[in-house]
Amino acid sequence: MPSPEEAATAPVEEGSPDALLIRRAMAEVAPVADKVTSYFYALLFVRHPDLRSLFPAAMDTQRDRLLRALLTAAEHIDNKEVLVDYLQNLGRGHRKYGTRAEHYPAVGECLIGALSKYAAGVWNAEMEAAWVRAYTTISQVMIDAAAADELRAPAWWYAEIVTHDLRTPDVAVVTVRPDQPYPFLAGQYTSVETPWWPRIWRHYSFASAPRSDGLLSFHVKAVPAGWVSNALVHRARPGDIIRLGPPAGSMTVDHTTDSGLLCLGGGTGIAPIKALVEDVAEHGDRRPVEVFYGARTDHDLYDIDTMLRLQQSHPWLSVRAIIDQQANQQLPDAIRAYGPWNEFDAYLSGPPGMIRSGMNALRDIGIPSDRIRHDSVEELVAAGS
Ligand SMILES: NC(=O)C1=CN([C@@H]2O[C@H](COP(=O)(O)OP(=O)(O)OC[C@H]3O[C@@H](n4cnc5c(N)ncnc54)[C@H](O)[C@@H]3O)[C@@H](O)[C@H]2O)C=CC1
Repeated sequence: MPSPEEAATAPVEEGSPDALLIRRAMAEVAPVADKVTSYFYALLFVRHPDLRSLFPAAMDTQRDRLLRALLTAAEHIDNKEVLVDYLQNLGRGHRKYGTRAEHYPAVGECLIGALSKYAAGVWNAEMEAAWVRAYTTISQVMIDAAAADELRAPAWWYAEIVTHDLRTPDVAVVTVRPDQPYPFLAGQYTSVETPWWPRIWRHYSFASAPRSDGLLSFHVKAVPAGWVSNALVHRARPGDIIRLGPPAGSMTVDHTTDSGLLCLGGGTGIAPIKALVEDVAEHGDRRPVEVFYGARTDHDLYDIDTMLRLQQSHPWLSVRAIIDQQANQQLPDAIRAYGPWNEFDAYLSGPPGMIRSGMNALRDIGIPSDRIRHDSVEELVAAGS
């Protein structure tokens, strides 16, 4: 028990008793996160060898994605609204891996096995009960979301590459035809698996609003050590078949308002911005849309012609290219010179560093955070490769 003086000065930890116990265990394992991860997967595959085939052959790049997602969820156990959304997506997204309801207890048992070993210093029956309760809630939301999704959508889609357009030595625009209708909203993303790296999935934003011919397109940049992106840029050809997971993401246009859209697209981050512009055009909203398209050099502005063509057809659209080398500044700094932006909703798409500094720049110029949309930075870190 802290003394009254200690209690008065110690920072008050907020949260339910379970959340506090969960966070205490997480703090304990944080310095040895790598070991927890290795041990968790070792336990899972030794105790349940049948689950091994649901994961990629080489586990190095994404081995901690499942564990990280579960820990993120546990950490936010008190924030029911955000948590349920996140977990429903996660549950739906797990259908493409072949995950079934009966797999969840095995994962839970190994999660608790790994945590109790590495948080041994603070672990007790009460803490274990808190984790069991949290995991039960988490897995039930995921299982229910997957079951509901099963009634209305396939676990994955096959899609044939119909065009492959190499725009720069390392950026390709890839257009695919899904084998079944693929409903999504402009601004969303999906996960892609190539035939060359089975069970390795990467996220890519749709580069067009839904089209009447049902085709989907993606802008892919081959990044160092990026297996999926290198395969899509340098190996994929028309006729190849890839797999797509379900659509996800909330960087979509709110058609119930007529506020302007301030859009920042960095590098291939221009892809969903182009989709948003097409979406506004289709709705005939005629609301102002101001696009800032950032690139390192003018050679990297691989989609500027498309964007300028859109600008020519739509008087409400303005497109500005910001080239780091010429402007001597990065994309988020450029918006400060324009505006005012108080009647605008902001959309950020690009590398994680750009999203972070973009958020700061937008807040500085007075756009409240609930009017700023972007994909989750954690997802993006895993997305590019
Ligand atoms: N939905 C989304 O948010 C999407 C995100 N992406 C991500 O966008 C990235 C694109 O990569 P590249 O084309 O190589 O872009 P890049 O690294 O060449 O950057 C493009 C531009 O973004 C700005 N920028 C980059 N880092 C910044 C930082 N730390 N602070 C401020 N501004 C910064 C600069 O103006 C730069 O020219 C990938 O990481 C990809 O995963 C791609 C598509 C969609």
